[in-house]
Amino acid sequence: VMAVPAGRSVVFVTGNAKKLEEVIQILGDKFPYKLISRKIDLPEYQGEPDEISIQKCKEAARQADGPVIVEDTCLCFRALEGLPGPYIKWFLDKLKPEGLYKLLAGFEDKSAWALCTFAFSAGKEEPVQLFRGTTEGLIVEPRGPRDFGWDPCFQPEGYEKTYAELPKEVKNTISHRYRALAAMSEHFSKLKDNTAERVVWGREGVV
Ligand SMILES: O=c1nc[nH]c2c1ncn2[C@H]1C[C@H](O)[C@@H](COP(=O)(O)OP(=O)(O)OP(=O)(O)O)O1
Ligand SMILES: [Mg+2]
Repeated sequence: VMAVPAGRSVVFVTGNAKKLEEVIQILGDKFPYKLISRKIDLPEYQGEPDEISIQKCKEAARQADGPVIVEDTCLCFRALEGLPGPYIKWFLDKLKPEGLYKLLAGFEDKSAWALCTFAFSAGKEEPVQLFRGTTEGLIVEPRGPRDFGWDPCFQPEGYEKTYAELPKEVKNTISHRYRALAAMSEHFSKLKDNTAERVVWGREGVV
């Protein structure tokens, strides 16, 4: 049921170029289907992370009319019972990494977890399958380059540097996104026989 029809590629739908960059770096050729990226700004749904990823994936499958993958990322503060969670995009937009740090000023507990959920569907009438990855950390005063979201204020557990300060190769072996992709790759590798095509990345339908 969850397999990709022979000869079809999978479209990774995202509006976020930095996300796509990391997915390409992490997956390399470790994914048994041909992947193509498509830039579509999907709606920001509300609700629990699983439900949001399912809705997002169904909408992507409808628009792409074929096999799709989407990803949704949450940043969850323990002191705030998991908020901002899936609403982190709007919090980051308005508050910037400084404001996210200040949000916890009244709390001793600065711990947080980053949650990444990949959602796959083989087509618009097909079910959605989820693959999750979590990385624990602390919300700190922002440090490091500002080129990707809330990276400057998230310090993963066991490290003295923020995601933004860590070399990309390090972030990409411990991150929420890495862990979710590992789960997804493992699943598809089991499904596919060893005649699997190698991954070829293309953009906007061009391979
Ligand atoms: O590893 C990350 N390190 C730092 N920041 C990150 C990361 N991953 C996502 N982010 C940001 C982007 C967006 O502000 C929010 C998630 O929202 P989210 O809806 O998943 O992303 P998005 O709307 O930018 O792209 P998409 O078109 O795939 O939904 O956290
Ligand atoms: Mg989004």
